[in-house]
Amino acid sequence: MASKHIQALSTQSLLRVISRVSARQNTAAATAVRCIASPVATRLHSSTPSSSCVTVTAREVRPRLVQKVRQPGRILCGGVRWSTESATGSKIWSFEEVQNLPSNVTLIDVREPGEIRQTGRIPGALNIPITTSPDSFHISEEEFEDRFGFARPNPNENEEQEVVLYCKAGVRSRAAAGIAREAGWKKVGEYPGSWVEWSGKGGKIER
Ligand SMILES: O=S(=O)([O-])[S-]
Repeated sequence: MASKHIQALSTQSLLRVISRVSARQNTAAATAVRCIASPVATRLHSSTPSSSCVTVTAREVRPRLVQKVRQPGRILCGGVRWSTESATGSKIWSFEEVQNLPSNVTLIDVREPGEIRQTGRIPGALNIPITTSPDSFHISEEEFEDRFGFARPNPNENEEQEVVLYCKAGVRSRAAAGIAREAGWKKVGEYPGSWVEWSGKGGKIER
């Protein structure tokens, strides 16, 4: 009963955010919301997520995401770059830097598995789909491994370790970086050029 109550509230507030942003904001912002928030809202409607999942998605992530997409010119979906500095404080990685990743850096693709099946991925990237599994950075290590079949990278384990997140055009990876930081991860980086830039510039593809 309690979780149904939380789910209903969260879904409603999330949908309110979506409709407000979609109605008032420019195309880029609306696109950003469509990229992340709408699929999550659908998921909240169709399943009973854990309470941590609801807390992360509806009450923390979405409002922050919306604040970010409201900053004109900072987030543009569909291949346009954002400004050099990440609002989350992430280290920003360029195409050339991702091509020559040091061995202490783990690359994480936060797109959905279906997208990756269609396009391939940057060689060596792990997949943590942030839209359908926004709680991935908060669940236990055991649950994570059961869900994804590999151990969750832990950039806090040693000082040298870093992660770099990417998606299609940099929107979801920014949201994911914020979630990871909230979960206590340090040394979180983003590749805002993401798949659009990687494939556009002829980066190597792993299928
Ligand atoms: O969210 S997105 O930049 O991958 S379209």
